[in-house]
Amino acid sequence: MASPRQTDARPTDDNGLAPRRAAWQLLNGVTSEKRLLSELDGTLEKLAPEDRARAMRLAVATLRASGRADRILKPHLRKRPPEIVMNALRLGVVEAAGGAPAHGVVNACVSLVGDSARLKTFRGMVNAVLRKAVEIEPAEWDKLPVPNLPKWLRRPLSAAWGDRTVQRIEHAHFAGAPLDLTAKGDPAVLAEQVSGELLPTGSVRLSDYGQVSALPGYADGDWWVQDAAAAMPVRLLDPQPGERILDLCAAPGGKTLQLAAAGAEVTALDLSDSRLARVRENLDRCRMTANIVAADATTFEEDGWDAIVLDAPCSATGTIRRHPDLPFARDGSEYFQLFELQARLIDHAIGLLKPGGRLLYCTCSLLPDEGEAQLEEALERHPDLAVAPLPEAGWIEAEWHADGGGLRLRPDFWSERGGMDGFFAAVLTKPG
Ligand SMILES: C[S@@+](CC[C@H](N)C(=O)[O-])C[C@H]1O[C@@H](n2cnc3c(N)ncnc32)[C@H](O)[C@@H]1O
Repeated sequence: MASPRQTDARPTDDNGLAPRRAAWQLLNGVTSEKRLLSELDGTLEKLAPEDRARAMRLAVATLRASGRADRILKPHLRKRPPEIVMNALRLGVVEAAGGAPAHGVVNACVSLVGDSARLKTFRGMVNAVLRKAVEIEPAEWDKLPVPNLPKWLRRPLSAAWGDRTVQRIEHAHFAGAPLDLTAKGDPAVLAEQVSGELLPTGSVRLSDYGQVSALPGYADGDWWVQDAAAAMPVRLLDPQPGERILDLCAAPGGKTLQLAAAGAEVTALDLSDSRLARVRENLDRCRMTANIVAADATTFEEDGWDAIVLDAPCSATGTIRRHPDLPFARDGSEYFQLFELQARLIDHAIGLLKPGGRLLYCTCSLLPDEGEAQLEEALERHPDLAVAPLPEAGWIEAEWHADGGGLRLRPDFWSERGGMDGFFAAVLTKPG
C-alpha cells in the first residue's frame, strides 16, 4: 500500500523541474559527497512515484554518459565550474542527447542553478554553455567514445583481463542492463507469462519493460529480480530438497529464494537488520520460508551445515552496468579491508560445514583479488579442501571457466544477448 507521503505527492506541473532537481541532487550526492545512489533514497521521498522513477532514470543516464557529456562541454568552458554546476550541465547535455527538447532542457538547468542563492552567479554561464552544447546531433553523440572507467579501477582490470577486454566491459557498462528474472517454478512457463527470453542458464530476460511490480506474476510471487550471472552460483551448488543450508550474507535474498525454491531448509543470516527486512518481504511475496538470523557471519557459531553459501561483501565492481554511481562514489581505498574480510569469512564458514559439506564462495566482483586469488589462497590455507569441478551442464560456456577452478563471469560475455553482471563463483568441498 502507498505510504501517506506517496499518496500526497502529485506529479509536478512545473515542466519537469522537480524530477530534474532531484536527479541533480542525486548526481551531487554521488560525485561530490561520494555516496552511492542507494544511500540517497531520501532525496526522492517527496516526489510522486512517476517523478521519482524519472529522477532516478535521469541520474543513472547522466552518470553513465558523464564522460561523453564532459567531452561535449569542454570546448565551451573557459574555466571548469564547481562540480555541482558541472552536474547541472551534464544533466542538460545527456537529456538533450536523449531527445528531450533543447529549449526546455536549457531553461530547466538554468532554473536549477538560478534557484540557489550560492549558484545564482552561474546562471548566465549555464545558459550560454548549454545553448551551444545541446545542439549536438544524435549521430555525433553516438560516435563519441564510450566513457572509460576511472584509472584506479581500470588499472587492475586491465592487468587482470587485458585492455581490449576492459574496453568491451566499458561498452557493456554503457549499454546498461536488461531485467532478468528467476522463476520460482518452471522458467519456460515464466518466459511465456512475461513474454521474455528464456536464457540457456534458466533466467528469463526482458529488454523492454515498464514498472517491475506490474509484470504478470509479481503479486503472486512467481519470480524475483536477479541478474542472470547472480543466479548462476546457486545453480553450481545444486541445492537438494531437505538439505540444511546456511546463507551467510543473505540480504536482499536472491540466493536465499533460490535455495528455498529448491526445497532446501534455509537459514538466511545477515549483519544488517534493515537489509534482512527485504529478505523477509521477498520470502513473503514468493510464499516461501527461511529461518532469518541477524548476526555477524565471522562469529556465528552454529555448525554441521550440509552446505553454506558465502556471497561475500565485495567491491561490487561486477554490477556497474546497473550501478554506474559506483566508480564515482568509490576510489578503491577500502578494498583491501574487504579482501581480508572475505578470507576471514571463508575460513570461518569452512569450520561450520559438516564433514563432506560444500561451501559456495561467490562475489559480484571483477577483481581477481575477490575471486580467483581468494580461492587459491583458501586452498593454500586448507589443503584438505577440493574445488568441485564445474558440472558438464550445457549452460556453462567454455570461456566462463576460471583459471584454478570455478566460474568467472564478466559483463562483456553474452554481448549479443544484453550482457551479464560480473561474478566469481566456486564450490569447495570439505573432506568427509
Ligand atoms: C553481496 S551482498 C549479498 C547478496 C545476497 N546474497 C543476494 O543474493 O541477494 C553482501 C551482504 O553481506 C552482508 N554482510 C556484510 N558483512 C557481514 C558480516 N560480517 N556478517 C554477515 N553479513 C554481512 C551485507 O549486509 C550484505 O547484505
